[in-house]
This record gives sequence, C-alpha cells and structure tokens, in this order.
Amino acid sequence: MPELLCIFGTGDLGRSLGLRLLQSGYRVVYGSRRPHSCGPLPQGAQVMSHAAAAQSASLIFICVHREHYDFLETMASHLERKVLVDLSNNLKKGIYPEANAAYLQRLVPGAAVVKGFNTLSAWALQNGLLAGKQVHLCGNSAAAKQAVAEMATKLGLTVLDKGSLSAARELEDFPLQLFPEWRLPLRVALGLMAFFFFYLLIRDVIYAYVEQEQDISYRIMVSLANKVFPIVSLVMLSLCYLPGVIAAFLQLYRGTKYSRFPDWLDRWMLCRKQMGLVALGLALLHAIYTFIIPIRYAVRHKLISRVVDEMKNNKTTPFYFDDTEAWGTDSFYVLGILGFFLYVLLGLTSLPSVGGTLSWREFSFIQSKLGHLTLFICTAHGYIYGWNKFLRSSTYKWYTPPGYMLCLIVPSVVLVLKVILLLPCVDRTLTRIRQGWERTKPNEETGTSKATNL
Ligand SMILES: NC(=O)C1=CN([C@@H]2O[C@H](COP(=O)(O)OP(=O)(O)OC[C@H]3O[C@@H](n4cnc5c(N)ncnc54)[C@H](OP(=O)(O)O)[C@@H]3O)[C@@H](O)[C@H]2O)C=CC1
Ligand SMILES: [Fe+3]
Repeated sequence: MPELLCIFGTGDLGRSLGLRLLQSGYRVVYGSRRPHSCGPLPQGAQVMSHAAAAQSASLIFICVHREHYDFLETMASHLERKVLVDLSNNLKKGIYPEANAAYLQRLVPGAAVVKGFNTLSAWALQNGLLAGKQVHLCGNSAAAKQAVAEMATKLGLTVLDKGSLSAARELEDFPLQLFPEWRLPLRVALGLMAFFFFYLLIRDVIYAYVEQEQDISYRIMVSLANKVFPIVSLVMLSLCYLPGVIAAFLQLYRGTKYSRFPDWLDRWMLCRKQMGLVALGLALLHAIYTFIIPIRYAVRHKLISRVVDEMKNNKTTPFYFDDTEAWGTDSFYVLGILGFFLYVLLGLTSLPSVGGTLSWREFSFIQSKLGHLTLFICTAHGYIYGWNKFLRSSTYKWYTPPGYMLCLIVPSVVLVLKVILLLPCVDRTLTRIRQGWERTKPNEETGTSKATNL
C-alpha cells in the first residue's frame, strides 16, 4: 500500500501539490475546514476534517497562509510527533518578528517542523516542471528532514539541506528576491548608458548647437543611441573579463590560490555571465540600429540633396575611388560581423542546456579563449571606426574626445593585461599556482614549504 500523505488547505498550492504527489504514487488526504464543499480536488484524493486527516498520516503539508495558523494551536494534540512541512511565504521581508516556520513550531511544540518547498510555485507543480529543480530544506529534527527529503527526491527534486530551523528566515526570503544576480550588471549598464548618453548629448548635439547654431537634436533617436549601445556593450564585455584577469594577477602576487578573494571581486566574478548577456543584448541592438541607417530620412535626404545641389549648380565634384576608405569601411564591417557572431556563440554556450553538454575544458576554451578573441575583435572594430572617422578629418578638440575613444580604454587595458598573462613565463607560474603549488616565503629556511595559507 503506498504511503499516505496529508495536506492542510485546499487552495492553489494544496491542489497542485496533491496532484503531483498522486502522480508520484502517493495517496493523499486533505484536511479542510469544509470537507464537503471545498471544490474540485485531484482525482483519487480524500478530504476530511483537519483532525481526522492528521490522524491518518505522519507527514502533513501546511498549505495555509501564515495568518491562519492559529487553528493549528487548538489541534496541537492531534499533531504530536507528526512531521509538519511549512511551505508558507510572506508578501514582504520582515513583516513578522519570527520566521513562519519558527512560529509554527512554537504553536505546535510536539511536532517536528520542516521548512521547505516554498520556492516552488503552484504553477510549476501543476505543470510538472520539477525535474532537476532545487529545493532547500531546514529543520531541527534530522529524521523529519530525512523523511521529507526522500519524498522530495521521489518528486524529481534535488534537495539541499540548509541546517536547523533558524535558517527558515533565509529560505522565506528566497522567493522575494527579484533576479538578484542581475541587479549589479543592470545597474552598471544603466549607469554607463546614462553617462555616455549625456556625454554624447553635450558633445554632439548641444555643442553643435552652440558652436554652429545647428539644430541636430533629431540625432538623439538613432545616431546617439547607436553610439551609446556599442560603447556600453564593449565596456560591459570588458567588465565581464576584467575580474578574471584581476583574480589571476592577485593569485600571482600572493603566490597561492588558497586564500579568499576580496568580497567585491567575488561578487563581481559571480555576475560575469549576466554582464556578458547584457553586453550581448546591447550588441544586438547596435546591429539592428545599424541596419536601418540607409533607410533613414536624414541619410536619404543628405545623399539626394548633394546630387540636387550639383545639378542646380551644374558642376560635379571629382568622384574617385578611395582605396583606403574601401579597405577601412570593409574591414570595419567584417570585424563587426565576426565580433557579433562570436558574441552570439558566447551567449549560446552560457545557456545551461548548451553549456551542460560541454566538458569543462571545452566550456573554458569557449568562454575564455573565444571570449577574449571576441573582445579583441570588437575592440579592433572600435579602433577602425575611430580611424575611419579620423581619415574623414574631423575637427575634434582634445578636451572633448569622441565617445568611442573613452570606451576603448577599458577593453584595451583588459587585453594588455591578458597578453601579459599569456607570456610563457607568467603562464607557467600561474598554471603551477592553480595546480596547488605555493611560493615558499623567503624567510623560510627549512627547505620544506608549508601550506600555511590554507
Ligand atoms: N500558490 C503558490 O504558488 C505558493 C504558495 N505558497 C504558500 O502556500 C500557502 C498557501 O497558498 P495558496 O494555496 O496559494 O493559498 P490559497 O488562498 O489558495 O489557499 C489557502 C487555503 O488555506 C485554507 N484556509 C484559508 N483560511 C483558513 C483559516 N482561517 N483557517 C484554516 N485554513 C484556512 C483554505 O483551505 P480550506 O478551505 O480547505 O480550509 C484555503 O484554500 C501560503 O502560505 C503561501 O505563501 C508557497 C509557495 C507557492
Ligand atoms: Fe559597430
């Protein structure tokens, strides 16, 4: 006879969980305030009063909001020695002085409370989207946790034990987080975009207005945006590779890999993937914006008005083929296309479903070697853009460098540092450090190196 599990509450979560448990081969009994009028339940489930349902099972899921937990206190005698799984979440952090699970344990001291599953959603349970999903559990009774973990494994979940019930607070805060690992990259991207936008606005639009009394504010829509996107994209891609380079230099300097990186570097390393994806998004925008340039009114007008002018004045300017310009523009486009292609390749391999099929060596080859190649090609694309502009002779003042000149500093620094790391002697030392070798301190005379930094 399959094991019988009990669920208190016939709401959204209770129903979806019951359905999933039934499909995994368990029997399910619901405990409800109104067992005869609680609406449709999954086929095969029984429904009774809370007390009767609790009697028949040893494991009870509490699918009721915390605000209604008080009824559990009145039936504490029926819950002696039962395992109670608390799945509740709160709408905001810190509305209650204690964690919901701790509150439940206080109401029913005779039961073993396990906190967990609160990161699942009724929707995911209903649609069977559980395979490989991770759930955290915590509780004071090891046996109770064990029972819940076994059940979770049967549902196809991966269980992570977070220790005693005092971790419940942390678990309850999980579902309230909104893309935590995206926050830093998005803030950096927005900050950089705002900075370069205002810089270019002043430099290209307002400056032109003041100097030449020319109103070219329409350029904000496409031209300015199409400078901000590639600039920020390139800076973000560099910022994605900079922490790795800094970490390598730190390891070289310390002569060991056995000491922790500073917190800011750790945090930075952990959001590299998101930084790269933001960079990819901006590069995509840049590509699309570039495609519409020839169909823009302002561009067509400029071309046609030049021809019309010449016809009116009945003279033609000498029109010859500039070989340098042909090479310059072509290599600029080719580098842009190749860079974008590699960008997409990097983005694709960062997807878990693709990255999972690669060995560690393949993955690090793509993310590190190809990644730096991408950075190199995109930086070269930027330099050639600047070179072409320079050839078409502009009257830039030194104190207002064009945006691309500012943004090329960051990737150039990263690339130079990376080249230093690739020098054979540096590379050899770094490899030895990463294999666990440690530089002996000069004052250690004994001859045997001790792993003191562990
Ligand atoms: N929905 C979701 O996706 C998720 C929900 N959760 C948590 O699960 C819990 C339940 O959520 P959800 O199912 O969405 O909520 P619902 O409002 O859909 O259901 C709550 C159920 O609790 C019971 N209930 C309501 N009031 C009382 C009361 N005064 N005394 C006793 N029982 C009562 C009712 O069942 P009956 O009428 O049968 O007694 C009701 O159906 C919440 O704590 C929530 O934070 C956690 C993760 C995901
Ligand atoms: Fe470009």
